[in-house]
Amino acid sequence: MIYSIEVRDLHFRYLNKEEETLKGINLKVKKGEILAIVGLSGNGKSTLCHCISGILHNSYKGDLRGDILLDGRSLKDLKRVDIIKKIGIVFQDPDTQLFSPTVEDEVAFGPENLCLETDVIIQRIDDALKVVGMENYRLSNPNHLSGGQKQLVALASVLSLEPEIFIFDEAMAQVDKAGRTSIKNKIEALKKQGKTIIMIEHDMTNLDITDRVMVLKNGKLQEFKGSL
Ligand SMILES: Nc1ncnc2c1ncn2[C@@H]1O[C@H](COP(=O)(O)OP(=O)(O)OP(=O)(O)O)[C@@H](O)[C@H]1O
Repeated sequence: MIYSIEVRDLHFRYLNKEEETLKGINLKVKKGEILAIVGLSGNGKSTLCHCISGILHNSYKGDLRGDILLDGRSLKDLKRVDIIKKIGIVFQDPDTQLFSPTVEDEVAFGPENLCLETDVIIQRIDDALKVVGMENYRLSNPNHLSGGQKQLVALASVLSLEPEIFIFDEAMAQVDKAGRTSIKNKIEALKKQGKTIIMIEHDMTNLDITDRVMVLKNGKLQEFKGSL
C-alpha cells in the first residue's frame, strides 16, 4: 500500500546537541486521515514535522537519517518545488509566516513562486480567502489583523498552494474559541476533499476531529493510550 506519508526509522540530531531529538520514528499516514501528534514541550514534535515537510532535509542544522516518503516517493528524490506543492505547513505563530504588505499579496506569494499563470493565481487567491472567510480583508495589512485573523490568512496562504498534505503545528494555540471552531471546520472540510492532515496539539479539546492520536515521547512515537 502507498501511504500519503511514510516515515521509516527517522533519526534527527541537531548539530549543537549530543543526543538525538528523534530516535527511530516510524509512521504511516493514509490519504484523507487526520493524525494528531501530542507530547510534552521539547519532545520533538515540531522537529518531526519540519523533517516531514522537508524543512530539515539536507539542512545545515543537523544530521538526518532514515527515509520520508510522500505518496511513495522519497523526499531525497523530490525537488524542493515538488515538496512545496505536496505539503503545506501552518505554524503556531502566524507572525513568522506573514510578511507581505497586504493579505492578497500574502496569499499570492506561494502561487507566484510556483510561476502559475496570472488568472490561476487570481482564482487561487479568491478561493483560499473565501474558504477562510477573509475575502473582505484582501487589501488589509496582515499586521493590523487580530491573532485569529492572521492565522486564517496564514492558512489561506497555504491553501493557495493546494497541497495534498497539511501540517498544523499548534496552529490554534493563539486563536480564540470562535477562531478554533472555524479552523477545525476547515480541517474537517479538507479531510472530506481527501487531504491528509497532521495536527500537533497541546489542547486536548482540539482532538475531537482526529482519526488517530500518537504521542511523541523520548524521541519515539507511540499510539496514544490516554496519558502523556
Ligand atoms: N534549531 C534548533 N537547534 C537546536 N536545537 C533545537 C532547534 N529547534 C529545536 N531544538 C531543540 O530540540 C528539542 C525539540 O524541540 P521541538 O520544538 O521539536 O519540540 P516540541 O515537542 O515541538 O516542543 P513545543 O511543544 O514546545 O513546541 C528541544 O530540546 C529544542 O530545544
